[in-house]
Amino acid sequence: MASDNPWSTPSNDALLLSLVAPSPTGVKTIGHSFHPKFSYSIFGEDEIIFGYQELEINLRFNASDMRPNLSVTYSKKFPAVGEAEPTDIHGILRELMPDVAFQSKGDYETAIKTLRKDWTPPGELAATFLAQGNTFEVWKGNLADTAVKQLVKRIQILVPLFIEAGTPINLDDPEVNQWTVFFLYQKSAAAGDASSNPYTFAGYATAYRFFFLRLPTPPLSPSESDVEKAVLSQDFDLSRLPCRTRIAQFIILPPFQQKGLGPKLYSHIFKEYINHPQTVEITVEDPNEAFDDLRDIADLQYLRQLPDFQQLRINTDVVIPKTGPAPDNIVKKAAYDAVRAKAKMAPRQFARVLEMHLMSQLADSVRPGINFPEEEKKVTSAKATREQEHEYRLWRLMLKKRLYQHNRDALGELEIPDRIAKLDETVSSVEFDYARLLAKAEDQQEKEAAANGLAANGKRKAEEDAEEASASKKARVEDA
Ligand SMILES: CC(=O)SCCNC(=O)CCNC(=O)[C@H](O)C(C)(C)COP(=O)(O)OP(=O)(O)OC[C@H]1O[C@@H](n2cnc3c(N)ncnc32)[C@H](O)[C@@H]1OP(=O)(O)O
Repeated sequence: MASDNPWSTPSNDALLLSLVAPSPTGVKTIGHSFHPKFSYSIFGEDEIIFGYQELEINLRFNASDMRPNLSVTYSKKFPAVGEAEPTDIHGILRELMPDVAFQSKGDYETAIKTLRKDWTPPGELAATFLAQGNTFEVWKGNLADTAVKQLVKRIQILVPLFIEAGTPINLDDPEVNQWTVFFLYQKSAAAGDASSNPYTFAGYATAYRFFFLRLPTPPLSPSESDVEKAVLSQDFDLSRLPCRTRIAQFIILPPFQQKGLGPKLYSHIFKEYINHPQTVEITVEDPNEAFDDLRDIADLQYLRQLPDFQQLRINTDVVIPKTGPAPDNIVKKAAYDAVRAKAKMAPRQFARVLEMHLMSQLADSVRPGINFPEEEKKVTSAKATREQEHEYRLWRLMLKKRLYQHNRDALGELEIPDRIAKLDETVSSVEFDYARLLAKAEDQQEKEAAANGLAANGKRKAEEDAEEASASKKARVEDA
């Protein structure tokens, strides 16, 4: 927020973050430096720092082990007069950062220069992938591991700086072992410069394990009652109980955003928990819009690969009744439940992604698009058949029924005609959103394919160019 007061500086402008690495002349910055998105939870609702002119708060992180270093510079400091005192920048940041961040510049540079050259991120290597010609690694560890905890302590100031309403984890919590952390690192090829470490931190995500409480439905199976007895006698490993895994904080650093790395990290974490026998459901804590998009598209791509999911169809034999409740077998329920359980998705998320997929399968003549209805008619010249219309009406009814159930309380406060109009309006806006997401998914696949030198259909680009060239040659021959 701009201010006319010469002693006030917007905190998001003053704070500058960078990744650095040791260099023969001191330290060098890797990539570009970046400002935070938010700082209200640190410097106050107005995001203003009072009491300095030409203020710069540089927060540098050693790109590999993320050792932080704070440096605050300014041309003038306001002399404290009564209650009007300059903001205590160090005091405030001490609450959020480890002591090591407040070392002198000299000590910091010596420390990062003497970091072991064979340093690797904490935890275990969980995945390696290529993106845009670079190698990335995902390292996974439990927060009870001291090396994992140390790294999280250094980086979790990023949470309030980049996630709205995000709060750092309480690292002194006795149940800290319920957290798993996934670190994303770019790994440079065998160091040309043998003095530097090949790892550059690109982002991280955390996941929390909740015990999955199932109502005891007697009689308990012998194994369940054994577990219960063992839990009561406290000699049972709690990590073996069924749980819900919730992705809580997810950050890709600005220099690494918009490269498809977020979706890759998310998909990796998702697959980890698909293969984790105790996890019954994978959820996300307070996702923002950008994360919702990322997750919808990644979940859609994941589900579309499952043969059982591909089998889920709109049952066009269903007759739409003139009155009474909407039918609940538009998609066969048993098959639906089985795929959802296998995909470990929360009910609403699974319903959304399936609706999106089924919408993409509708005929062009009825499928909602991202154009306004009038323009839509112009682009879809084919006239819909009765069957196509029927299938679309069933799809819309299924969506409407879920939205009604989800918003039952709010809709219940409206008169019936208003309720119908509101519900129709909501259905249309969800259709639009699905069309947007489907277009985005396609776009993302094309970008991904281009980055990998593949055409969107999975063929090597060179192969496709060759086919195109030979096809155009043939065309010329036929013309002659
Ligand atoms: C549970 C929670 O924590 S919610 C909070 C989520 N975290 C945050 O908001 C913190 C700050 N933001 C971030 O960390 C990141 O921006 C995230 C996690 C939201 C998204 O991660 P990213 O890696 O940037 O995702 P992605 O690369 O898909 O970026 C999205 C854009 O890049 C495009 N893109 C995707 N893949 C590629 C690619 N291979 N090449 C080029 N562009 C690509 C997408 O089409 C998309 O473009 P659009 O936004 O214009 O439609």
